[in-house]
Amino acid sequence: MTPTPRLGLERISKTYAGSPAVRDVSFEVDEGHVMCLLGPSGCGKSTLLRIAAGVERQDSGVVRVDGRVVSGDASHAPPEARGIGLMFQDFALFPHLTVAQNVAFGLGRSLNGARSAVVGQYLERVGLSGYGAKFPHELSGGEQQRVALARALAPRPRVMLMDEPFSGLDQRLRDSVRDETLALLKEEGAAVLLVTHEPEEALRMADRIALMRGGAVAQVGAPYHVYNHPVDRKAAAFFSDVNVIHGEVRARQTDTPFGLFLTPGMVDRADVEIIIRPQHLKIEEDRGAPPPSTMRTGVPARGHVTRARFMGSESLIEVRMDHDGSLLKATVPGAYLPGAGAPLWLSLRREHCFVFPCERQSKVGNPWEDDRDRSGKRPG
Ligand SMILES: Nc1ncnc2c1ncn2[C@@H]1O[C@H](COP(=O)(O)OP(=O)(O)OP(=O)(O)O)[C@@H](O)[C@H]1O
Repeated sequence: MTPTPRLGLERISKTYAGSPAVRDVSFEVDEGHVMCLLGPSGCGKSTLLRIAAGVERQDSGVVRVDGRVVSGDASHAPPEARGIGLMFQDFALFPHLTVAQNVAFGLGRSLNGARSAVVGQYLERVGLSGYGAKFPHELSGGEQQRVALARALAPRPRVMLMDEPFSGLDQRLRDSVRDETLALLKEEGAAVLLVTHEPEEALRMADRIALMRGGAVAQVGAPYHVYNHPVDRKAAAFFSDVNVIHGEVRARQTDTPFGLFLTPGMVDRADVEIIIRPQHLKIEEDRGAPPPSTMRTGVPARGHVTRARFMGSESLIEVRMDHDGSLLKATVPGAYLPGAGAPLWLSLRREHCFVFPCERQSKVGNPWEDDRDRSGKRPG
């Protein structure tokens, strides 16, 4: 029997003054799992989180915690009756309360013996034993955030809702606080819904990512899946720079300077885009003759370096292609800095290419031979 999801959102919609902020969103989060709501500013992430928390009410749809309806047409439980923990960006510890009193806040205001023991236990878990008598202003940003985490965890919430909780921290502190937080939440078995606009954070923390756009979920899946099987060009481009190579369908295939791509199901003269991330371009130096074509990398095409930059763990090389003057970006591990103007051969690692209908269809109305949803197809 499949366990009941800790958090369930079913067909949630919300409109502000006639503008939809969330459109028909459904998903579930299981015990010990982290779901990241990822998307650009204004796509509806925080609204959805506030609806899950109960500080906002949806126009339609149902919110469930442990299978129990906490908000629907007929009922709407307040945040404190939902068994949820909240951690927001401005985690706002109470400045006039000590660390221990802050952590105890969710357990009842006064610190009796039993509560003190729980507070001590959670301060220890976040590595702040002995900090109970200090006031928030005596702590670093990272320490304050860990107190906020202890405060959110102490009531042992079934569901933890977090809105950009780490964005106030500098990069190095953020990595450690976020990893520690995640480990703790998993140990506690809480279902976590985490809002972020940073793809790296979502890839690093999530068991599943819901990629949002315009109030709706564009794609949902495990980080590996969402990264490697994007539903469209925008979904691919949300995680990294992408190169776009244009082509036109002829007899179910598309010819490009990098070789033929199979485009079954697409009508003649449809414009297509072949998308590839910079790390999946293969670079070879020009030694007079083109390198051989292979099944994996197709036909190499020549270009000239316009710029090479050292980025630390990798180098970024921009190449102006001879065939059409387009600019392609490639990254390679380590330091590789060919001079401007150097000729190079580029080829595409086929298994990492995505072929989509061109977003601005011009010549043909519908690129598909039938009307099934074929988005996210991989090339043959
Ligand atoms: N209380 C509100 N009143 C009116 N409009 C709102 C309200 N809250 C959100 N909106 C609008 O709803 C849309 C979604 O906003 P929301 O804050 O959920 O986006 P977001 O993805 O969390 O963005 P960000 O990453 O910038 O926080 C936006 O167009 C926003 O302007």
